[in-house]
Amino acid sequence: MTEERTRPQDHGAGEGGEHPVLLRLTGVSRRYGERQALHPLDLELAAGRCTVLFGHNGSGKSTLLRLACGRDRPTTGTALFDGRPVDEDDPQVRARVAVTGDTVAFYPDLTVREHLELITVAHDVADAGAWIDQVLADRRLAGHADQLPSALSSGQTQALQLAAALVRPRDLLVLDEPEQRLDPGARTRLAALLVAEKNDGVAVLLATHQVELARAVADHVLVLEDGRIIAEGGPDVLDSAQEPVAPGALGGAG
Ligand SMILES: Nc1ncnc2c1ncn2[C@@H]1O[C@H](COP(=O)(O)OP(=O)(O)OP(=O)(O)O)[C@@H](O)[C@H]1O
Repeated sequence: MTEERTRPQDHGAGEGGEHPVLLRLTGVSRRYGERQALHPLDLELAAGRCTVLFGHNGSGKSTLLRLACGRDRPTTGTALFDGRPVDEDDPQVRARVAVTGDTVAFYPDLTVREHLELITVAHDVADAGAWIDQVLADRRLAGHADQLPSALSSGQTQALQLAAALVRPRDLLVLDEPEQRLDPGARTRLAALLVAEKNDGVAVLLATHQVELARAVADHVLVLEDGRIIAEGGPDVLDSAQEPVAPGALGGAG
């Protein structure tokens, strides 16, 4: 399944058929008090490539994502985006790194469309109206454009979180379990979308519990357990990774 789409703006990542490294984590770890949430690890992610983080609840996926997008600072090591320390307060990082996760809050008195308009204004997107219409249609939200977030179902709320990342420019897209609460059709469209992102030269960092989604988009897989990498490699790594993962954690994959 393919998805007709273009990006609102292209910063040029992945041009020339190359895959330059955009994200480079070196020896990053994160400790919360006595809890070592993430042991030191290295990760490189290039334009047009997707790395999938896989592992049990509490294995460290979200912790790693927060370090990768500059929402949190590593206890040790360095996290660089295009050679700059990843810091969400850095306007250049903020302009190029789009994040969708589990903690997106919406304004209760702004409609779905108004949320997306706000984001396009903040990111100076040209022709935003047409672009927003396309993203709303792709995410099956066109019929809900004038509704408040409180009127959305949980799956539609998840779709809006994704839409919020898609109406803005990005060279790195960081997603924390975006498949949650999506129906099978929406999950299939999500997989197609992430493949399209890679084809556009976007670097994709995805934490997921869904094997099918991981297989569809991953170039590289990291399996985490208790904050350590226990397996790493191509999508085939998922074959052995499925065994120890509790069936309920796979999000109905299969
Ligand atoms: N702010 C925090 N303070 C203390 N401990 C934390 C904090 N955030 C995460 N942790 C701990 O770090 C470990 C890793 O958590 P993390 O959220 O990264 O796991 P995860 O793999 O994303 O899990 P899930 O699949 O449930 O989303 C867990 O043991 C968690 O309790």
